[in-house]
Amino acid sequence: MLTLPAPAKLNLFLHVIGRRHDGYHLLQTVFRFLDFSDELSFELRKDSVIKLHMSTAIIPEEENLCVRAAKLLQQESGAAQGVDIFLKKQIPMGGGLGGGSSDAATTLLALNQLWGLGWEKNGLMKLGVKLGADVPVFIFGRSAFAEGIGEKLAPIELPSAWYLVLVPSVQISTAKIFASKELTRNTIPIKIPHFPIWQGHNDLESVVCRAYPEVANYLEWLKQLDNTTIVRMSGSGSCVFAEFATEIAAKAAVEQIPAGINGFIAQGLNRHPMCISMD
Ligand SMILES: C[C@@](CO)(OP(=O)(O)O)[C@H](O)COP(=O)(O)OP(=O)(O)OC[C@H]1O[C@@H](n2ccc(N)nc2=O)[C@H](O)[C@@H]1O
Ligand SMILES: Nc1ncnc2c1ncn2[C@@H]1O[C@H](COP(=O)(O)OP(=O)(O)O)[C@@H](O)[C@H]1O
Repeated sequence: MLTLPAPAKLNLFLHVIGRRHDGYHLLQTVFRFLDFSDELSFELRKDSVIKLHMSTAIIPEEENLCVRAAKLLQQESGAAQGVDIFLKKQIPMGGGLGGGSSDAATTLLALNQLWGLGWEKNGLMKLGVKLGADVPVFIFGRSAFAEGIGEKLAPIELPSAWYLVLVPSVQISTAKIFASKELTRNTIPIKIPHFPIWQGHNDLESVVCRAYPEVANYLEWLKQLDNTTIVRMSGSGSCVFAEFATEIAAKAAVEQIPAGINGFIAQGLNRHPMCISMD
């Protein structure tokens, strides 16, 4: 049995700078991993079946991104073996924290090893983007500045930071937010090496806040905290976060969360937790 983490990510900013002919949006974003993860275990099977095991079935098995990733890799590589996948979810779904994409990436990395395929990272990333625009960065394995639809990646080293993440009670469809008529799609492109992250913004934030007042209220609450360096929504929401330079400041903030609001603190990582075995 091989047990591996699938970490959450934050988009420290997310600028929409244009749109492709197929409707996908051109982005500029910074991805950062968190030490807050789902857990996946993999056990080889004697037959070619791919089977998912979860304590509570959140979505139909064949739609789960782990199963879709395993089937796609099996099909593209011609692997004859199957696998039992055991998934423990911790990352909120539809929260803009990339949990489904991270589960898919961990599945591709694990099966490349277990099935003895020997694919290079680049090949896995190209396969990954067919499952979702967010999948490649989890295979890339480093904090990154991303362009294109999120798949053109350049590594960056970010200063150490802790994050208070608030989890509104709504799940948000990424496709619906990108389809909004109100979305600003013409933010002026920036040159990342010289761009201070705190000056960035998330173009999806105002669209989400209008449709989901709970997200707007959570952001307002974070903005009144002391010692924050950034307060923003991640991806297409619903989660919002505040960045702190020290763990002490993040812990002081988490203690102030009003009853009934769900949140957690996590440390920002510059490397995917599987990175040591991936490089
Ligand atoms: C917004 C972001 C920011 O990191 O994260 P999430 O909020 O989903 O975590 C990503 O771009 C989401 O990536 P991912 O969740 O993998 O999206 P996909 O499954 O590829 O796309 C879902 C839908 O969103 C739209 N989409 C996605 C990415 C993109 N660059 N432009 C788009 O227009 C498309 O309509 C697509 O059909
Ligand atoms: N393993 C998975 N974990 C979470 N969501 C999944 C998974 N497989 C498929 N999905 C689908 O993908 C959608 C987006 O998932 P998720 O990655 O959690 O959110 P986001 O794209 O907002 O970061 C979910 O609403 C769900 O329908």
